[in-house]
Amino acid sequence: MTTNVHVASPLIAPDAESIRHADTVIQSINLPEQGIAVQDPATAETIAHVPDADVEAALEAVGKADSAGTDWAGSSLRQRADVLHAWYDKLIAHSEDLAHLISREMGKPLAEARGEVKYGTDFVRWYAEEAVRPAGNFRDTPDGGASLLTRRSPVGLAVLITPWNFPLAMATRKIAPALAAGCPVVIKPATLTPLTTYFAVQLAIEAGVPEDLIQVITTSKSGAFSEAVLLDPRVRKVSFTGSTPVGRQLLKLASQNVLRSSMELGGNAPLIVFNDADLQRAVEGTFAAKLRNGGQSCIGANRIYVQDGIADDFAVALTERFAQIAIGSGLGQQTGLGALIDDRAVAQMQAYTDNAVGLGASLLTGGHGYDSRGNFFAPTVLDHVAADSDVARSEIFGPIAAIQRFSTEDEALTRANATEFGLAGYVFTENIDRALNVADRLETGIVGINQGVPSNAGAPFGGIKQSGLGREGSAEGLEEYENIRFYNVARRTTS
Ligand SMILES: NC(=O)c1ccc[n+]([C@@H]2O[C@H](COP(=O)([O-])OP(=O)(O)OC[C@H]3O[C@@H](n4cnc5c(N)ncnc54)[C@H](O)[C@@H]3O)[C@@H](O)[C@H]2O)c1
Ligand SMILES: N[C@@H](CC=O)C(=O)O
Repeated sequence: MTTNVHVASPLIAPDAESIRHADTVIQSINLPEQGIAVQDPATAETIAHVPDADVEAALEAVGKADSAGTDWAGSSLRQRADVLHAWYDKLIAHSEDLAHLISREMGKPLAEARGEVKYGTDFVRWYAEEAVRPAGNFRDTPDGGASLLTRRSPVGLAVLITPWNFPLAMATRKIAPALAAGCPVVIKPATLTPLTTYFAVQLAIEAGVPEDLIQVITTSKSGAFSEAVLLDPRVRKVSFTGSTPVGRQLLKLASQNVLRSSMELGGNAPLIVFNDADLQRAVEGTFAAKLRNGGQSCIGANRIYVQDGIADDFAVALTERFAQIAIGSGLGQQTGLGALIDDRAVAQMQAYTDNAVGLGASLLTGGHGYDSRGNFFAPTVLDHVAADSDVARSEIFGPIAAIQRFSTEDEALTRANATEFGLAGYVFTENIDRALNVADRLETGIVGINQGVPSNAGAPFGGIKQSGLGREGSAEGLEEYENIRFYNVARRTTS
């Protein structure tokens, strides 16, 4: 049952100067008058149009990237590093422009958009530094009859498909390692938030990245795009960030030409708070793990398991924290929680809340949308959530904290691991042995221990189980764009 309760409470309006700033950046991007409309999720205004490419245009982009790729693959490591450093400097010089643009097209508060600029640009700096440290080595065969030289070479033309939730970071996390490894790229950002990619790539070209090396394609026909492009023999790699169902479809297509595939897919993160946790630390960590990006994060805390002895205090403290948040336009002053990406997301949050309450959960705060043109939903805390509620079984992707209670460590782990997803998990305890034992038994690629935001450019981000294949960020992220080859050099004794 969906009640669609909407409340007419005051939402923070956008700041006129900030809107002007964002719109000036948009006007500086080379965009068409018509095409796919991009909307501000906080106001439902159309703020720009981007090209709606057909298959022919997508294949033309493949051709241009492929041609530019030959010289790039032959460039020295220092040349690649210098270009990436120059791109990083440009992005940093335009930090405020990027933050305003991200907030305008995606809805997150400006302070969080600034955080994304820091996070997203860190990938460019990391791979500028990593580009000059090739990972080849030299070893002998066990029988001593030969020496082995291992070498890295660029995997080839990479197709990069990104989601809407971190418009800069999801793009730089792929483009930077691809360029560092010597690969040309075709990037297809989400049509909900394509402007940041266009702007960042424009800055890359101004910084000296060869003009055709990075091709941006936006299209409303995603299926036709991937069917044509992933089957093109010039393409050697696909890197996708998005939902698990779309990832499965892309893997099927990638299997035809046996493409190297990286898949950063959906999550259903468990967050476990033990009786021996520091309450304040656990509440702040949960707040961050849940409400970063308005809950629209693949590593967002999805199922919050709290041990019986601390659960009442935890629920009260988390509720107080959620109830204090100021809601409104990401470009409003003091906004703590921005708009969700679209009206479907708001309806989904209402449906999750109603379903959970219908199955016995207590609604401690929030649980409603707003009478507004924007896509707002109140930060919500639900306690005593039944394990078979929709909110406990699905990836929420919104600002709902769904608390379940548990008694023993084994019970918490069994319930935490009872999912096909394995992206992130969190554990809060002051007992270091418990923290590490639980982290070891959590079936996830990422574990936050006593903290709610584990992501970092130097970390090998990625999932296990159906949350994905491969890693992004760190030295491992570079390997995703490299072939490992070896030369076997015969040895004979000489005197
Ligand atoms: N693991 C990670 O690093 C990570 C990061 C961010 C988001 N995500 C996941 O992404 C999902 C939310 O993002 P979303 O709603 O944009 O996901 P989505 O799978 O619907 O879309 C992701 C991107 O793929 C494109 N797309 C959709 N169908 C396609 C097709 N057939 N061929 C080519 N492209 C296609 C979309 O246009 C978009 O650009 C969540 O499940 C979230 O967990 C994962
Ligand atoms: N939250 C992720 C991206 C997925 O949403 C990150 O921290 O990189």
